[in-house]
Amino acid sequence: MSLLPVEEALLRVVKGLKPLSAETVSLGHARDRVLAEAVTANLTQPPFDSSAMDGYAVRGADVKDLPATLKLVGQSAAGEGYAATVGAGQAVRIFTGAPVPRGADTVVPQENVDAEKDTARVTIREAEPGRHIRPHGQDFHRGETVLEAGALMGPRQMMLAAAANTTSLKVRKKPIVSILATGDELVPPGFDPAPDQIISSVPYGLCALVLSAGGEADMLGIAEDTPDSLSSLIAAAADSDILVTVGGASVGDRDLVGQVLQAEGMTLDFWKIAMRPGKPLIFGTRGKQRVLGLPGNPVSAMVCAHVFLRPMLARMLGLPDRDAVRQTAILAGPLKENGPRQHYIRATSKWNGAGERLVSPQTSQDSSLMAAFAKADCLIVRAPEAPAAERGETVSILPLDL
Ligand SMILES: Nc1nc2c(c(=O)[nH]1)N[C@H]1C(S)=C(S)[C@@H](COP(=O)(O)OP(=O)(O)OC[C@H]3O[C@@H](n4cnc5c(N)ncnc54)[C@H](O)[C@@H]3O)O[C@H]1N2
Ligand code: MOO
Repeated sequence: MSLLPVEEALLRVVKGLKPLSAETVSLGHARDRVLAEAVTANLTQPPFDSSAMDGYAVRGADVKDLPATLKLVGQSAAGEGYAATVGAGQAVRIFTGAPVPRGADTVVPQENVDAEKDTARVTIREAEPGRHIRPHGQDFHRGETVLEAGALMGPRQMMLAAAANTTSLKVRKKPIVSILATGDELVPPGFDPAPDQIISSVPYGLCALVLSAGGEADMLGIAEDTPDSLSSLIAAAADSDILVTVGGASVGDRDLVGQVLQAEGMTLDFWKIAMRPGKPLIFGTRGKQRVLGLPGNPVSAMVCAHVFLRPMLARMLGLPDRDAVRQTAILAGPLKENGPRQHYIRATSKWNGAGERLVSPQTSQDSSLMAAFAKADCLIVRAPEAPAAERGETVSILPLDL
């Protein structure tokens, strides 16, 4: 039986997903949110012609012939301008960011001036009139769209929204992702595990991934490998946008997750795909909810989350899918020919003097190895049946750091 290709699975997983509705947040809470509505400037920036230098505001005509000795008549500081008009033969001491007084059309940097108590002697011509003045509105004008709907509010966008004197913004609601670990062997971090128990680590990785991709995580805890335990926790996630389960996806006697999800109303779309790691991935829908049943091996679960969950969240936020733009790197070591499943090979990167990314596959690709996975910074994406590749060849990669 040939397995579903990853590209086809990805199309099915994001099919029909639309940006969520909007909510209003204060500027202080807008960081990393996605704009649902454009931001319009509430004022003009700069609000006046502003000096770009510490120096002297003069009339250009007065400094045509040098040296020129001008009468120092006052000062314009940021926050406290010079109220009068600069007349012929006059200069006003001015500081960076201060309003250029009426009458002046040029700022001469102080390095070019010998100043006495009452005079400013301009000795060096720097440039034509108008120099070192930032005109009113040079950055943006009141009423102008400064940020488009769909923009991600990173540091630069936060600064601009603040500069535009915005106090609240309409942003996309965060997709809520419920995360359910499954397995009788699991105990939460902080417990002293019995000899046959292990710590449930995957939900912590998934939670971090969800948060950094702009979602909200709802940690449901650990379900035992019984239909009752699974059912009750799956039912608790009824209102979330996405339900993610971890483990119990394979073919073992205790791998009940797929069955119980269906009993709880999930319509199965696919189970098992041509992917390595991650073959036993389950996907289905439950009303408006999307359900991802991730394999339990920690690396498999996280690789599936990078490949499928991130694009789902991007769709729900109205963001472009960053991973759709394939990045490439240069192989620092050889790779064997690939088998029938798309292989996501954990790798570490170095950059050479030319700025090229050189990627070294890790020695062991076992999907249980969390320590090695934490050292990897990208996945080399190998198409099914790709031929052996030599050092120096260009390969597709999926960066792991968000
Ligand atoms: N006969 C076959 N056996 C297996 C197959 C197969 O096709 N035929 N597939 C293998 C592959 S590939 C994977 S991946 C695993 C996935 O199995 P499950 O999804 O059923 O996962 P579990 O058996 O529940 O767990 C696997 C492994 O991961 C550990 N685990 C589970 N949950 C967590 C957690 N929350 N935190 C940390 N570690 C977790 C679990 O203890 C197991 O060690 O199946 C293969 N077998
Ligand atoms: O495909 Mo499993 O997900 O290799 O470990």
